[in-house]
Amino acid sequence: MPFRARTAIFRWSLHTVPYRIHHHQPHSLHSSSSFIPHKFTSLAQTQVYGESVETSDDDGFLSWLERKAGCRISSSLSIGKSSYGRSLFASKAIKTGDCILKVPYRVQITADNLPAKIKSLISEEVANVAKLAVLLLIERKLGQGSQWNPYICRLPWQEELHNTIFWNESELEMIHRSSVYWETINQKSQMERDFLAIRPIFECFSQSFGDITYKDFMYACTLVGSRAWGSTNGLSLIPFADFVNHDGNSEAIVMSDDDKQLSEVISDRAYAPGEQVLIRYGKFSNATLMLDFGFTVPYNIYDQVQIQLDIPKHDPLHKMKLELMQQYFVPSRKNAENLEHSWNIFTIKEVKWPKGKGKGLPQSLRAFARVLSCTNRQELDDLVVEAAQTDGRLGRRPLPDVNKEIQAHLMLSSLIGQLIEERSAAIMSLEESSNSSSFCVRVPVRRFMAQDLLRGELRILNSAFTWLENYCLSST
Ligand SMILES: C[S@@+](CC[C@H](N)C(=O)[O-])C[C@H]1O[C@@H](n2cnc3c(N)ncnc32)[C@H](O)[C@@H]1O
Repeated sequence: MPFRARTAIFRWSLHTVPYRIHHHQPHSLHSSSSFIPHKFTSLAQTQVYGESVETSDDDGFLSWLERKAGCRISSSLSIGKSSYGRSLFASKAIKTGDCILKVPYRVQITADNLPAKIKSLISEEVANVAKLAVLLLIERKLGQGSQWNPYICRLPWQEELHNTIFWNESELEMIHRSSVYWETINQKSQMERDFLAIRPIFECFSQSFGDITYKDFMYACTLVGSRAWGSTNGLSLIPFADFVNHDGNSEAIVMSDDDKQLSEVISDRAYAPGEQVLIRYGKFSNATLMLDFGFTVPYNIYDQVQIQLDIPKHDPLHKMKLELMQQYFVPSRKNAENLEHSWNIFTIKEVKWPKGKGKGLPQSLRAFARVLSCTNRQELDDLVVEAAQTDGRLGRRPLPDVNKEIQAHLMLSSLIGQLIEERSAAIMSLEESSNSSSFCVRVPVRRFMAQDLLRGELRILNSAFTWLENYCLSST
């Protein structure tokens, strides 16, 4: 499941672990540390262990898929609805270590299922997500005539999706302080490019498939991004497995076994009958969850913040610093994909031990601040000499002049302080607007997501600020 970028990384890429048993990661285009209680809808509910599970014609889905696969897929799960949409529930007691579902590759949907005449027309440059989206659109158009119809007709409608790509301008304004804002813009541009590459094919087959619009394509890409997994089998939609919802604290993940040609989930805990079964899609921050999956969690241990540092234009050493930064601050490969200036963008995570134990702020960010704080050529030359004499990296050691070292870190805390103020103001304005009523269900949902995102970012910035304060104090 996937799309993504900081101020821009477009993640149509897969996150696959190359073992014999592959951990699937939802092809990324939320969970709290405390378990979130799930609400259930009211249709045909049965009381089981104090929780209510909706039973519906979804029961017929599993038997349809098992007939198609020619084998048992799950004897311990049933489909129902929770506040997270369609969900899987324990239909009997599940023990830790039980295999709760096995979906053979032959009933998974990959771009290989595209009709040959269409596949041959799609350029290699088109992302796999987009190829799979084309397949979904074709199957949807076929309606009852599609061999995948029981699956396709159970996928959520566009109106149910809250991925930021569907947010209007005023909704996006709520998160314009966060890198998700730019990631959303980038994701849209990438999708537009893919649509332009694919449109001529839709036009060729318009008699069979009718008119397919950019909006249809966006919707299909988002479905794929939020529910396909990457493995050696390619990017695959895994019917039934993709009805399971996410808990960032769960240790259960979708894995694939190439020898047995199937994907499976092993339970990481015991479940009583009727309990919703959850897995972890990945170690995703709220930024990723809202961009690629259309939801957030109130407290996300994987949250992070992107910080951009610039060399002031008026700095007399601007040119020399720029050259050094470009030479020494090589962006990670992941960032390099899309960020034009990614050498000056840093990711910070929550600093767990603000008083100094464990990891503090990223070394690369602190090194960058040390370079920025240099006020003459000699200081910069000294850093270059030191890099050559040590591990080749610039500014990794504290500056010999303690005052300069403190100054570099004060500069960082001033920047972070500013980001804290911006986030705090944005959160306050969201809290104020949450008192105004809305006729539309969508708006409060998205406002909650924006609040989760910004509160998580604020928590991280505060931890970084405290760490910097302690560092400066202990250096004096
Ligand atoms: C792989 S699908 C899971 C099945 C989905 N609920 C459905 O109705 O088909 C992923 C989607 O489920 C929803 N979802 C999963 N985990 C969630 C959670 N912890 N909180 C809110 N929504 C969640 C999001 O809409 C997400 O994009």
